[in-house]
Amino acid sequence: MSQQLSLLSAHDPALHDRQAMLALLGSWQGEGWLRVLDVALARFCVELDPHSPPLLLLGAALSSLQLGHGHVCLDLAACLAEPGLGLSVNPSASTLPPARLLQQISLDDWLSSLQQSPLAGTAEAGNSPLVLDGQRLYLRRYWNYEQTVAEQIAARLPRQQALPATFSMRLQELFSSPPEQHGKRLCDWQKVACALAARSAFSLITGGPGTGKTTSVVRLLALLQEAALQAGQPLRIQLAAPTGKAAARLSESIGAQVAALPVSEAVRELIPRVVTTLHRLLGSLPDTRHFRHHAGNPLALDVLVVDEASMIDLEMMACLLDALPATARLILLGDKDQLASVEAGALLGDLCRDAEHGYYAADLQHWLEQVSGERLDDPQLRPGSAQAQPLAQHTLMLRHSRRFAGHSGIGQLARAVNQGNAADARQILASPAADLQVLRLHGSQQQALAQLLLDGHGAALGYAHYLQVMQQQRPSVETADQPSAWLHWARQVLAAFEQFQLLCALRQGPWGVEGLNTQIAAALLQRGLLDSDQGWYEGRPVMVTRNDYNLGLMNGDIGIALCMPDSTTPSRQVLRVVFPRNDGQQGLRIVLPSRLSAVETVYAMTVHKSQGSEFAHCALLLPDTLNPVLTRELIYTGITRAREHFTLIESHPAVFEQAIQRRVQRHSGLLDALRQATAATIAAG
Ligand SMILES: Nc1ncnc2c1ncn2[C@@H]1O[C@H](COP(=O)(O)OP(=O)(O)OP(=O)(O)O)[C@@H](O)[C@H]1O
Repeated sequence: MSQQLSLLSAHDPALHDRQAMLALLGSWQGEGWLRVLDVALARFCVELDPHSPPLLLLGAALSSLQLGHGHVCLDLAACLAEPGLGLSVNPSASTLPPARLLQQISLDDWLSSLQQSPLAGTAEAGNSPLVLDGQRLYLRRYWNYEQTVAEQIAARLPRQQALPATFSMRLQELFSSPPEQHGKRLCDWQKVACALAARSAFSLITGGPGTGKTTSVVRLLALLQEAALQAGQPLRIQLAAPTGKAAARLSESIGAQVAALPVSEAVRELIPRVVTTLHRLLGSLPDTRHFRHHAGNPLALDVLVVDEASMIDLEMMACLLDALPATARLILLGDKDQLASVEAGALLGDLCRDAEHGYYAADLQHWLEQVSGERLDDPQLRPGSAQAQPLAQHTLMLRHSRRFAGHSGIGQLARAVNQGNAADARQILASPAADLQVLRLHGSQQQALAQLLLDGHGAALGYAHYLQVMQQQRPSVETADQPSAWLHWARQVLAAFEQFQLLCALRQGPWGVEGLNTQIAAALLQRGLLDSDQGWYEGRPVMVTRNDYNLGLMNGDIGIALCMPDSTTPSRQVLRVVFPRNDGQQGLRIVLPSRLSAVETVYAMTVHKSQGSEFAHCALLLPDTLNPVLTRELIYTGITRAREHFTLIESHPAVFEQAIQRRVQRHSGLLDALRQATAATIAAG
């Protein structure tokens, strides 16, 4: 710290001398403000151009840092205006070292330093490592991704799709039970979504949990396939999700919905029930960032539906759009209010920015009302136009949850949190609701916490449940040569484990995943539900942390270690880790523990990792002090993972309220790029 202060106090030589800037960046790395990677990029810039101005080096290091925080670029103006927010560091840290340097830099000076350097090329020119686009500084690769996404979406927006003459009639038939509240008929937004998506080559359907995203899209696919089949040209449809877990969940719900569709068997047969992961769809190539499918080898499909789109990062979206044939439709489903992807970008949030207010052009609104027979008179809607809000004409927000209707505590709590209404959220938690519970820890109340985590409360289960299923339903030794009995048991244990999940905001510290995992395993051991809590033991639940293509396991897949008969010598019991295959057919993958190199115990899971999953009972544990990761989106995502019961565990009540007031902010230029790309598409006719 003292070295760093001296560097700054001597009239900031870092601002005029590149070696001093490198030394300063090095000291920030020492302080933990920058990563090795960030400083290495600044050094690389000096290697490429020994005359690099100090402000370019600063820009390079901070652009790289921003990527680590999920931003696509460094927004120079935002960073200078409010270094704490602009750089995503803890706003309560008043002694932010970069702030003292940044307050001595003017935006004009920074821009002119960057403009003079060959390393920060303008948008179109060359292959410089950095791109300066207006007041945003990018690493070129990410600027390229953003441009690809913007151009590909802009190219699809004007392509209106022809609809069969019977479309409106079939729509009424498929959506025959509109939502109601207190006996009053509500607008059937699902029907409107279906109409909007049917006429577009690109559409976005957003909505909270249980608002009917899947239902709408299954019915849409039925209508499209029915018409295509009548025309003698069935559509090649694919369904995908960003993670194996999300794909498995969607496969399950789509399977049931397709089976119930009031359409002919021939149409039903041509609607896929298995959802694949985006990595599998694109064909991951091990150890590279590249995929088998790309612009030169596009996917063979006519319609692609991607669910849980909030989890798609910018790079994946660029690769996906690149591989999508120009003629194919793309329908993105997701909840815009959930946490953004772990990697850089906040695509769904960015793309759905206008969703609440609709901003439909008058002629589109008229068409939607005519075709759907619904009146779009929601007070939140605002008039718009295709010129001013081109993307809004392809976006629809579903507004009524079928799962969390009226009196549901989880639904009300999620809504209050989403609206940033902390007082209401607290009141909802305080009022008696069968599906909500608060556990307030005073000091170290290990016993109350352990009891909740092991036994749950009332009908809400805890972790003891899956271990009881494991012990009580284990097949007898006489069935050692009957694999089906053991596979059935393994499926039951996996299903029982999904009944409850503890979510943490943090990874480290006493309130983090790592500490809680140790504590829970110890408590289960003490209760006699486990034989060991060290190394590999029967009952250990693990999550895969890195894709393993050889084993067919993807990051986020969850398995449980179980003693099973050895396949070659059934009389011998061996420890294996059993994973669901996520193939929609209840298949299992059985793996030797020693082959799993990247797994971690998963009694506790971060909220980030829980995206795309749902649990009957979900408990969210908040730390006792505010932390940069604690935001409204994190709390909302945690609450909406719960299907039937939600428990909030807190040791300092104000943290919940404070977190709700803070939003995830991710800098990107996607909407500007989209605006430019749309204007260019229109100009090109
Ligand atoms: N129009 C409808 N008529 C009858 N039931 C419906 C309708 N829409 C949705 N549901 C039911 O509500 C539940 C949630 O619907 P769905 O799974 O389509 O919502 P979702 O938005 O995709 O949910 P998730 O948040 O899990 O992704 C399901 O049980 C579904 O069968």
